[in-house]
Amino acid sequence: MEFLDLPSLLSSSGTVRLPGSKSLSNRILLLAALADGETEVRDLLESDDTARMLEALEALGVLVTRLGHHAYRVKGIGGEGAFNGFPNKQLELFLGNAGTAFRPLTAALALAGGEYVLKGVPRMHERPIGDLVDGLRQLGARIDYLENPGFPPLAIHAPAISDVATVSVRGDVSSQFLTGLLMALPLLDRQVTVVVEGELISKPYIEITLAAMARFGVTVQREGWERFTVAAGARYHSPGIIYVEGDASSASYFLAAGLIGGGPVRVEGVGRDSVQGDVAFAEALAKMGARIDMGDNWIEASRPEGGRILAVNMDCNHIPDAAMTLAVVALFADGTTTLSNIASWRVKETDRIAAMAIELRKLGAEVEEGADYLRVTPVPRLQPASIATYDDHRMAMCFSLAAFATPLRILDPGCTAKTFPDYFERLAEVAVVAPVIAIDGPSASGKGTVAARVAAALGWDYLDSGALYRLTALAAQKAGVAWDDEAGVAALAASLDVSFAEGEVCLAGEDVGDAIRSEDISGGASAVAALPAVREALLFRQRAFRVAPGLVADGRDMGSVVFPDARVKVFLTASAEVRAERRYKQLIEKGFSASLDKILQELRTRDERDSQRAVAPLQQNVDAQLLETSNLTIEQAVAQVLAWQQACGADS
Ligand SMILES: Nc1ncnc2c1ncn2[C@@H]1O[C@H](COP(=O)(O)OP(=O)(O)OP(=O)(O)O)[C@@H](O)[C@H]1O
Ligand SMILES: Nc1ccn([C@H]2C[C@H](O)[C@@H](COP(=O)(O)O)O2)c(=O)n1
Repeated sequence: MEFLDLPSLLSSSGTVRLPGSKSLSNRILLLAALADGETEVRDLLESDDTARMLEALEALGVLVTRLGHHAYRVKGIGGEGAFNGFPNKQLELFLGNAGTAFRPLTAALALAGGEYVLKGVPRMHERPIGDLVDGLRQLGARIDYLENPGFPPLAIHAPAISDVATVSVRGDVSSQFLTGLLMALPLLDRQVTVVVEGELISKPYIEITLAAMARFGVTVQREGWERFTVAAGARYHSPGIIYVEGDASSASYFLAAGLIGGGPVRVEGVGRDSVQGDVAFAEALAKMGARIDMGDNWIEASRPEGGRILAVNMDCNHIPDAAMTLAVVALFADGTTTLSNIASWRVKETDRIAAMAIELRKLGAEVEEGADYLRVTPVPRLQPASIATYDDHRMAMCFSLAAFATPLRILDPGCTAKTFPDYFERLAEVAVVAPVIAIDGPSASGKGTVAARVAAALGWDYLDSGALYRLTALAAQKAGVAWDDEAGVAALAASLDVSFAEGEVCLAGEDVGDAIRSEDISGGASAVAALPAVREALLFRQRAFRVAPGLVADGRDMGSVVFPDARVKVFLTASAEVRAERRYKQLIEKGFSASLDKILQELRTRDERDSQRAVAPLQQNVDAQLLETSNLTIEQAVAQVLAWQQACGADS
């Protein structure tokens, strides 16, 4: 599976231009298609969900022209006289996992006339749609469930429109049912009132629907949140040019980054004038300690000097999507945070309450999960983890914020394409990562000694990556697994129980600092290091050492593979004879017997294998500085690395 390793993030600041709002994009596309005249839609979100809507409209015979720079021209099918439906009247449509396409299209096609089959990905077929179908049937729609009653896929037939003036729809599962119904009602050309049964959830999304319909000339009469009336003669008219606001839910990740990482982080594309309810996320974040500034078209978040992140008890019914971000902010709070009234999470792209609980626990947090709430208690130190994303864009995006506390692996990061294809690139623009100095070089060159001293001088962490290969070789030997058994050794590497503390290197609790330095294990380490599956298994473990305030790492592929974005890369070497002598002295000082000739011969063999292997071979890369230490003291070598670090203009 694809993954993205996020290093520890130190701080945040900068500005992000938001992609267009998903909710607005898909509503506007459908309304433009149903309207009379041509509509130029600007700043449209380009993502999987909008691609599904665009494909569907084009398949239905709507003329859509791509103008470039997120602009599209849509030739509406509305006009004078009775609505005649879409040009193509018999079609099977695949709508992926796009709820904002599936629900409104179901309603529009059910009343438009024609024979349609609507399908999606397996998860879409688990997301309820029965309440919308029930509402539409009251109007005369003829819809069959092709698999399970109440769920897609659907077969839609030409309707036998009834003359009822009032229909009811449940509002307590998804607000998209009411949205779909309201958007389709102007196709009927008579007055219809929709009565909402149960407490309407996610009301701000209905505000978005009403605002979008109003831009296309249809005003819905609203009595509280219970009754909505579309008048006879209501018709969609193109507004000519329409701009899509930036996505307020996507803004939540950057605003949260502003609070957690200090900020200020500014998002452009939404602001005080936004029609999207998720701008209320900014208020929620303020309750957690953020300083929020807002303009007509921008919002900025930062953490006041010395400010803490505060735990909250919050009803999140009005911001269901953005509230996922709060669950991750809760990891940084000063106590237990409870997010309530979020039952709708269970029927989203995945069961988000369950998924959140599982993944937050992987980081070490204490989590209580209820039918409609989530309670998160943070721990002082989060642990590195591989975060599963459940094909849910918001899981990937909100969990990226945990990188302000620990290195992380995000599985299937491409799932953000649903709403924000270049999310991680934008995040990288406003987040400062923990710096790395990568020191690679051959055996016994002195890179470990130099790296450890540079780390101590800077107050950074130190990673001896060779020790991990040595520990793997020792673990294999102890377990009776041959060093050339790639799958067997890789499995051991993946679950290696090691700890490095106060100069001790422990394997399963036993100090093996000397054992892993024996010539036997040195040979074994070189052998297992040539196995691709072993290198893969140790990759995240090595990256997880990259924590604040910085890391000095030594090995063979620190600068080329493990930390390719390292700030300083050094290739530290010495002649084979000098290295053999250094190793010889080292062994004698530790009380081991040793032969200089044998050490030289073994060093050469190991150099040969480390530099000739297919994966991550030992070599000086073009972007690494050469540090030839044959005639340098340790102090001189350390001073040179520190000078290079300083020359980068870096003091942290
Ligand atoms: N510039 C130097 N001059 C003299 N001795 C050095 C110098 N650099 C390192 N040494 C000594 O060389 C020995 C080997 O160094 P070290 O263990 O750091 O090498 P290494 O490259 O990390 O080895 P390996 O990766 O094979 O474990 C140590 O005893 C160290 O003190
Ligand atoms: N990043 C690394 C680190 C080490 N190895 C291999 C090379 C050596 O043969 C063995 C032991 O390393 P050392 O302790 O001598 O630095 O592990 C590697 O391939 N990649």
